Amino acid sequence: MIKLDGKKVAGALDEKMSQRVATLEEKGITPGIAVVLVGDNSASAVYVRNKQRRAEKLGMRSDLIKFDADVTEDTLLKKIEELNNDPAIDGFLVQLPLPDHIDEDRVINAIDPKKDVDGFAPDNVGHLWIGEPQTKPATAAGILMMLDFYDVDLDGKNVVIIGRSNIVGKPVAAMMLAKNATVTVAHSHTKNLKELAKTADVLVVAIGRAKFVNKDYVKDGAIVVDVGMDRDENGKLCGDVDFDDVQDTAAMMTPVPGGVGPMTITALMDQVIELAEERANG
Ligand SMILES: Nc1nc(=O)c2c([nH]1)NC[C@@H]1CN(c3ccc(C(=O)N[C@@H](CCC(=O)O)C(=O)O)cc3)C=[N+]21
Repeated sequence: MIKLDGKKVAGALDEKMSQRVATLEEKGITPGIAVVLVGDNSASAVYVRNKQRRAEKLGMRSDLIKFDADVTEDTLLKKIEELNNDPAIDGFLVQLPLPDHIDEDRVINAIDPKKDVDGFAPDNVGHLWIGEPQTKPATAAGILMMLDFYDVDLDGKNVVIIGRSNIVGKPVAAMMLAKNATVTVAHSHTKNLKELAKTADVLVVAIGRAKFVNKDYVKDGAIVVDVGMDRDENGKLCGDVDFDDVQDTAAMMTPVPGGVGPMTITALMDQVIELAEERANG
């Protein structure tokens, strides 16, 4: 089994990205990202910490804007308006999930689509599905970057994605479809999930349940991509896939941590640098 080593790939791609940042710096431009965090969610906290670290490594500006869980929707919307109009910020995102008293759709709709580095705004979702992407959701983009790095050709492959979220499942489906894969999106109402998953040449798992997928779900020689950020019975970070159980069945597989997570951040930073390059070129 070949381990799809997101940490290694991210490290390799960082070099080129640092160069792009240096080139922008010569033109007096620092790529700037802002992250809005409301309350405390453990997956978000890991993400925020690693993003700050990577931005620093690449020489980018990264602002963290923190609100308590009881912040009003109005306060949040005002901050978004500010970020929409801040010329030093090329892109920003609001960490999800948001507390229940805040209307997530309203918040996402308030973000200027041009600065929507998450690619969650309806405009960008539309662009993605018609095959003319603008900003792309970072996790999906990171997965595609990683598979590309390992020369995985998706053309004609049977892909099964378990999970239909707007953040992961749907954008992965759109992007793999654009690579000519045959894509099936499974979810909690799917019948005979094990049998279906076993038809997959590429199995993408994004359901948020610790070690849910074992070798009964995996075809011999399949490629398994684990998007989970869960905690096991000992509170240790783990994925949606039981790595130890699946490792002798899969041909290639991402670990957690060190798989999709670092690639998500690579894709996000790549997006921000690209927006800064657009700013530099007027
Ligand atoms: N608007 C929004 N967009 C998101 O993309 C988004 C979000 N909200 N909310 C939270 C989730 C979670 N997420 C992670 C990304 C990378 C790691 C990551 O760096 N993982 C490391 C963890 C390593 C360590 O333990 O520090 C790894 O997998 O190796 C974690 C979590 C993005 N999300």
